[in-house]
Amino acid sequence: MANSTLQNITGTILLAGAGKMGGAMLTGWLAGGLDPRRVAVVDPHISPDISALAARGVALNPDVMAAGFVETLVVAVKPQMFREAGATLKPFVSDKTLVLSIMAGTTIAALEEVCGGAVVRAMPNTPAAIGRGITVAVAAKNASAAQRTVADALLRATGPVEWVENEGLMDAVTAVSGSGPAYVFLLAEELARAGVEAGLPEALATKLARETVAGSGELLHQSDLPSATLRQNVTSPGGTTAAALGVLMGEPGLRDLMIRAIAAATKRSKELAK
Ligand SMILES: NC(=O)C1=CN([C@@H]2O[C@H](COP(=O)(O)OP(=O)(O)OC[C@H]3O[C@@H](n4cnc5c(N)ncnc54)[C@H](OP(=O)(O)O)[C@@H]3O)[C@@H](O)[C@H]2O)C=CC1
Ligand SMILES: O=C(O)[C@@H]1CCC=N1
Repeated sequence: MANSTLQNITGTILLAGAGKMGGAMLTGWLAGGLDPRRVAVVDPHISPDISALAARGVALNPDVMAAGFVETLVVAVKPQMFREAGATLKPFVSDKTLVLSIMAGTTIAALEEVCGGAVVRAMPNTPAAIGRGITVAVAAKNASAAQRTVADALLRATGPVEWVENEGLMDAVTAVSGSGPAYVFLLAEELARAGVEAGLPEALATKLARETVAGSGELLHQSDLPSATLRQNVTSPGGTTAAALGVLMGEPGLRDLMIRAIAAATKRSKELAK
């Protein structure tokens, strides 16, 4: 869907790292009406999908001297690569550059130290690829209202954006929504595996699990009811669902596992900051 703020963005947007997440965001920007001639991509291994965008005007691996300062730098390399990549990105950054990072763990302070500019730290997730992501963002104090608006438009092209004031929340955000799609996909895998264990042919079990997860996600998306009510609507008293939930909601159950999983991801996000 066309996004008027995206269409009104002026200046160059340099995307550093056009992998799974950076590539999904670029797709969202172009779908939202961002002029492809405003975008340059730096990535040592440009995928065929991104290469194809050159025909629409996206600049690929532009010469640093020729490109000069950019208005917006989007950093989507792995956190472990950031210090090395940052040195090559710094020539693009002036005091007036918006530096929008989606890297897990990497703090505003680290971004300011390595790149400079006015930093917005964000955490999207991969449903962004179909415009159904959710992003949380936090801005550094020196990011202007106009820069926050540009960051919001770039992030909102892939789904809703929640702004927070407290950067300390970003590790838990990363654990819940950044990594969250992986937990849901694992649920689909394990539901299928359990179906095979219960006697279903593998292809049927895989289809049933996939459609059940996707359909339940869509119901959750479209319904105003709380998740717990949607769950209760499936659960007939004394029926099959109650029998399964007795296991999943038992002690230990999914609650304990999820608390441990989110704690592990939060801890890892903090470690990536070091
Ligand atoms: N995947 C996800 O679900 C999410 C990821 N993120 C964050 O997004 C970032 C990217 O993750 P993801 O897309 O999964 O990773 P990918 O590995 O798919 O993408 C990273 C890309 O950056 C490239 N790259 C490496 N070094 C440089 C450099 N010096 N300059 C420019 N590009 C470089 C990589 O090339 P090469 O492969 O050759 O190294 C790769 O193409 C991470 O910081 C991650 O924390 C945030 C939210 C969700
Ligand atoms: O696994 C990771 O570190 C990244 C950040 C959130 C999702 N993927």
